[in-house]
Amino acid sequence: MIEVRNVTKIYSAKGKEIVGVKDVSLTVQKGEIFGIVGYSGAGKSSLLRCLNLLEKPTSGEILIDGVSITELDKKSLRKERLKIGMIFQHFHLVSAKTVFENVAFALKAANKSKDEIKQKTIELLKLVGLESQSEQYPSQLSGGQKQRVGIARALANDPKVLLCDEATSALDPSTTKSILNLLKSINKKLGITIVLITHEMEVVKDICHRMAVMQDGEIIELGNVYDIFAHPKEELTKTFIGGVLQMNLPEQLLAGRKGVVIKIHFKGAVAEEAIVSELFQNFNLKGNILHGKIEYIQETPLGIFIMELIGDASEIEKAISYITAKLDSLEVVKHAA
Ligand SMILES: Nc1ncnc2c1ncn2[C@@H]1O[C@H](COP(=O)(O)OP(=O)(O)OP(=O)(O)O)[C@@H](O)[C@H]1O
Repeated sequence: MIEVRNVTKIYSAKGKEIVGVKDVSLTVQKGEIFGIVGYSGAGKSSLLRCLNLLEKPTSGEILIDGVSITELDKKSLRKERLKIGMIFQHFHLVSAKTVFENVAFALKAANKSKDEIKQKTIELLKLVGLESQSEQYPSQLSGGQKQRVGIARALANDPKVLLCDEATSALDPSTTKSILNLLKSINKKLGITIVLITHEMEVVKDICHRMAVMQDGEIIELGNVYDIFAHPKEELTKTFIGGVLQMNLPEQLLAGRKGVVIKIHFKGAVAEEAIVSELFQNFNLKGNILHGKIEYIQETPLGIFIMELIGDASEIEKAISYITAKLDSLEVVKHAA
C-alpha cells in the first residue's frame, strides 16, 4: 500500500544542513495500523509529512498503491493526494466555520455537487458521532470533539490512507482512548490504512498492528507490535516499553535479595497457564513473586513475572531450564548474592 524506498530528508537552515530522515525504507500493508514512535526530534513528523509530500524528500521514492508520488507533476499529485487524509495534533480547524462547514469544505475542494456534499457531510458526522454538533463552531467543542471533526474532514474524499500526526497528544487519557477507539473502528469498517506517529508507546500498544521505532532520523527497530513488546531488541525500544509495562524493579527491591531473581515473559495462550505453580510443584524451591501482570496487546495476553527463586543452585538451574523450554523469554535479573 505504502512503500518508502531509501527516503532521506535534509533541511537547510541558516547555512547548516539538518538531517530529518536518513535513508528510511519501509512498507505499510493495506488495511493495517502502523505506528511510528520516537522521542522529539527523531524525525517522525518529517517522515510522515514525506508520505503525502507535505515535505519533499531530498532523495528516495514513495509509492502509494503502486503510484510513485515523488515522480508526479503538480496536477497529478493533487489528485493522488485525495487518497491520503491527514489529522493533526492541534486539529487545524477553521474557527469561523461550523462543524458542518469544516467538513463540507474538504468536499467542495473536490468539486462535488451541493446535494452530494450535504449527504456525505451528514454521513461523516454520524460516523464520528457529531451529528448533533453540526451547527456549532470549533470554539464550542472539547478537544476530543475537535479531533472528531478533524477525522471526519480527513475522511471526506474516501482516502485509502489516513496519516495521524500526534493526533491524541493534546488530549487527556480518556479522550485519547475514545479517539483511538474511533480510529480503530474506522480502520475496521472502512478498511483504511492508518499511519500514526506518536511519542506515546501506550497509543501504539492500544491500536497498532505493526510499528517502527525512530531515532536520529533512522528506523532502529520495526516489526509486529506484539513481538516487539515481547522481545524488544534496542535499548530505546526497551525504554519505551518499560514506560508502559513497568517491567523493571526498583534497585532497592533487588538489593536485599538472597535468591536468583528472574524475569519471564509468557506469550499468548501460555500466559494463562499455571506455569508458576507448576514450577514450585516440580522443584524443591521456594519463591517470592516480586511483580506480576498480564497485559493484552491486540487482544493477545503477554504475561510478565519477576520472581525470586530460593534453593539449591542445581535445583534453580533445573527450574530455569524447565521454564526456558516452555517459554521463549527468560532473563536472569540478579544472581544469588
Ligand atoms: N522545517 C525544518 N527546518 C529545519 N529543520 C527541521 C525542520 N523540520 C524539522 N527539522 C529538524 O529535523 C529533525 C527531525 O524533526 P521532526 O520534527 O521530524 O522530529 P519528530 O520526531 O517529529 O519530533 P517532534 O515530535 O518534536 O516534532 C529535528 O532535528 C528538527 O529540528
